[in-house]
Amino acid sequence: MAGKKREIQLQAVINNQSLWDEMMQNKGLTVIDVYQAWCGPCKAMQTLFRKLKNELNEDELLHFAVAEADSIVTLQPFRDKCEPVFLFSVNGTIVAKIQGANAPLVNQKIIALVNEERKIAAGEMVRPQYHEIAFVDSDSEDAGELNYEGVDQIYTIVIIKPDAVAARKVQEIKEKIIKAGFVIEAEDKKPLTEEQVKHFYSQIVDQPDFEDFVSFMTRNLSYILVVSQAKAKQPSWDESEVNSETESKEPWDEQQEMAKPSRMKGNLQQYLEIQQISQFCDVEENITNTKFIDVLIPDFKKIRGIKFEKILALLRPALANERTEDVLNKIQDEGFKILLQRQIVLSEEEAKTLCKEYENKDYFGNVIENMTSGPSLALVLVRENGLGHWKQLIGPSNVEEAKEYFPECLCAQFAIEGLPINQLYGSDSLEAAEREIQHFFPPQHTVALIKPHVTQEQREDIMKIIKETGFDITQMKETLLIEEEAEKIYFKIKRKAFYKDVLDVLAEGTSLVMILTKWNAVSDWRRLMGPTDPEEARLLSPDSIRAQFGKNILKNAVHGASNMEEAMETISRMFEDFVPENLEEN
Ligand SMILES: Nc1ncnc2c1ncn2[C@@H]1O[C@H](COP(=O)(O)OP(=O)(O)OP(=O)(O)O)[C@@H](O)[C@H]1O
Repeated sequence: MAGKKREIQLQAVINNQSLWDEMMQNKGLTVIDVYQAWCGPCKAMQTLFRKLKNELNEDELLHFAVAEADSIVTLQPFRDKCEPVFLFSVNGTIVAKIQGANAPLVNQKIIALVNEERKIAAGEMVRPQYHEIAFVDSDSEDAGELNYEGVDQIYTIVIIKPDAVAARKVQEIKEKIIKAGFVIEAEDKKPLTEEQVKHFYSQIVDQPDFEDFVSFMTRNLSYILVVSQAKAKQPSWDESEVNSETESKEPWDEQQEMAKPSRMKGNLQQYLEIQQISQFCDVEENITNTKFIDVLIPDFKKIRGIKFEKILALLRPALANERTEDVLNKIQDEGFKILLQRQIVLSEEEAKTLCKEYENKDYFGNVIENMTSGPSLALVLVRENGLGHWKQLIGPSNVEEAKEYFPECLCAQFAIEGLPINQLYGSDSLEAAEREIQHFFPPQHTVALIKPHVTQEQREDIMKIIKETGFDITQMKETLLIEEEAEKIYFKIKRKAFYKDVLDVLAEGTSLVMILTKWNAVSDWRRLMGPTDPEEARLLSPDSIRAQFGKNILKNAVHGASNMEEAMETISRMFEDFVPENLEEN
């Protein structure tokens, strides 16, 4: 009897519009189970609600209700639903909707919203501006759009803050997040726009130093990660499995306990705190509405889950000498983008490392001799699932086997008479790829400047081109280049007649100064900029940045160091704390 009484008190029964309107006056969170007359409220979920009510112990902030869809005008859109719908009302605004008895998702949502209410009540955060969700039927929505709360994928956004990006903490943080069982669905390194900062940090917009914070975030590089949790088999939330009197035996709890040793479940913020890296990141968890993510990563829906992988590929000398063009066409036809390429005569040591798989063969000596006999062509290729695709494309290491079983593969197609080995090499793993790319294409730094006349939109376009060309924007700062600051960049033209005009153009507004990093960065950046005079650029190099964004010889959009010495000199003057990494003369 006592159990039954508790159950009645747990959820307010809302069976007409005026009771609904009254309920909307509740302070804090109200979780409403919207049900159909023919099936009644969700019994299984009541067990979860009771557990949360006990655990959270929040009579003022947390309320539960059941509402019959048919009897309330507001709930008309749910009349024909054949599964329960849970609505989450905060201070009278419906802020979320979950379709189906998805206990883990409902559990997470309640905990997150109650925690938010607690923080607001304690004055630790300001109430966010809620957007009432639409009561549309998610079955009739575009199936490709995951806009509403009916999805079972929950995302977390991690913003690695500019000071941590500058201190090169990104890799370490990413590795820790992956190790804990989270999946990086999308990532981007960029300065946030004002709109993005206000969107992500909506809870602190009223703080007095928020404007300074916006300026800091928009002038420096942040690293944005969208992560999800690797999916675990979720327990059924079947009433028959649940003993409501012995709450410690809940199946979901048990499964969570069992899952803990192999992967970190739940709160990423907590995990980052334990790892002592939370000070470098700001985290927003439990995001089920991808529109929130779209503001930060606009093409998120397109790139979600796609793994672009970089690998090192090599055409051995005999093939590089005879049929490079055919091979490159084939590689591109297979969807690979050639990011970098160079000819290189391998040393004996390099050849031995790359031909390790043949070291026990009697022809190993011949292979090494052949490998060092002339230039090989090294390539950095990128493609979705690049590693697996490349392995499949090149085929087995042995020519006979390739010809017999995989005649379409590159090993068979591009075999060289008298040589039993695959004429193409590819990295064996992503770790090997990173190592090999670093070895054959050692990174170089250059300095780049986007001039003041370039609009914000054009700046973003230029940065996109820079990234697509394979540059890493390693450091960035927005600054007004006047007097000594301008001289730090333009010291070599100080005595030219046009120096004063250059200074006048720079004084018109702030410039964006960047350190760009990639193999051959100095000359590749100059090539990407194009000729100094935009008129000439439009004629000779129409795809170049100056051709696209330059107005005249002074307002020619961008600047770059002319050589390695100038690049290093400028970097050390502009970015005093920057320590170059793996700097190679290439
Ligand atoms: N003849 C000129 N008349 C007016 N301005 C010029 C002239 N030549 C160069 N400039 C300006 O001075 C800047 C620096 O000149 P510099 O000779 O270093 O050009 P650059 O090496 O071709 O290009 P940058 O150094 O900008 O990458 C140029 O970007 C351009 O805006």
